[in-house]
Amino acid sequence: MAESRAEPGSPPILLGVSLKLYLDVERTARWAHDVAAIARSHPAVTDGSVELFVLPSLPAVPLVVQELAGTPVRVGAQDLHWDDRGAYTGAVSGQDLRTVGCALVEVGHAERRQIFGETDDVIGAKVAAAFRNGLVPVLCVGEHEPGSSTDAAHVCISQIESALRKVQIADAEIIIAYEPEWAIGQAEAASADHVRAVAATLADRLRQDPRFATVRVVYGGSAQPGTLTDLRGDVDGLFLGRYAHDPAELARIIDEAAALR
Ligand SMILES: O=C[C@H](O)COP(=O)(O)O
Repeated sequence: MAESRAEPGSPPILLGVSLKLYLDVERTARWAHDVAAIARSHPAVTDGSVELFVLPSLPAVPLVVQELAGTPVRVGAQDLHWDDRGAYTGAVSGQDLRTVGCALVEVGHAERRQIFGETDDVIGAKVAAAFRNGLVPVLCVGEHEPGSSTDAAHVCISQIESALRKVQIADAEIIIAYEPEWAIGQAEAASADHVRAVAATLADRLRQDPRFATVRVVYGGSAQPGTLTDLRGDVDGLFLGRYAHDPAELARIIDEAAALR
């Protein structure tokens, strides 16, 4: 299984990729093969200063785990069910995700909230299921409409408090993906000033709680080459979508992250 190589006291820049439902299994396997080659050869990845995780569609998870074996890249899933077993046709157990090699699981993406009607209660139960199964939650939060960074942070903090209210684990690893809904699937990311202000407020709020002292906040929403540089290191990393479909673009973003360290 892949393992993280982050050095204590020197936090890596975290780059996550969700493939959503964009790539079929065959193309996902080729993509993972290329990403594995990058991960094995890029000094910033091999020395742990840039940390990668990838979230393929569910049927591709075992192939991606296989492709990335022996690299530091962690693999996860895009969703899980709140119970591990039972009469839940079509649902996916966190226990099974762990068994097939997942280290993380995404919870609460805007598309899950909007298209699949997931409520804050459902998201909270899924975060609990992630922790119960030793999966690092990648908790997605974000405001619906463009507006002030103060209002956006308020919405996100409410989503975070609801999602984490049942978590009892001290110093748990958790990744918050700040994704303004209006910036997802666009040509450009949200403005750096907006993201910086919201991410700083979220990090401050979370670090007041000893349970979440090591939380990391990454930005997602049309993130692409240039976004991390624009943010000048004021987030812990990026959560990438379409702009990581080309492994060469992902390599460019890793180069940027390495230059910021
Ligand atoms: O999960 C990833 C985010 O929703 C960003 O996707 P995007 O970069 O394709 O907008």
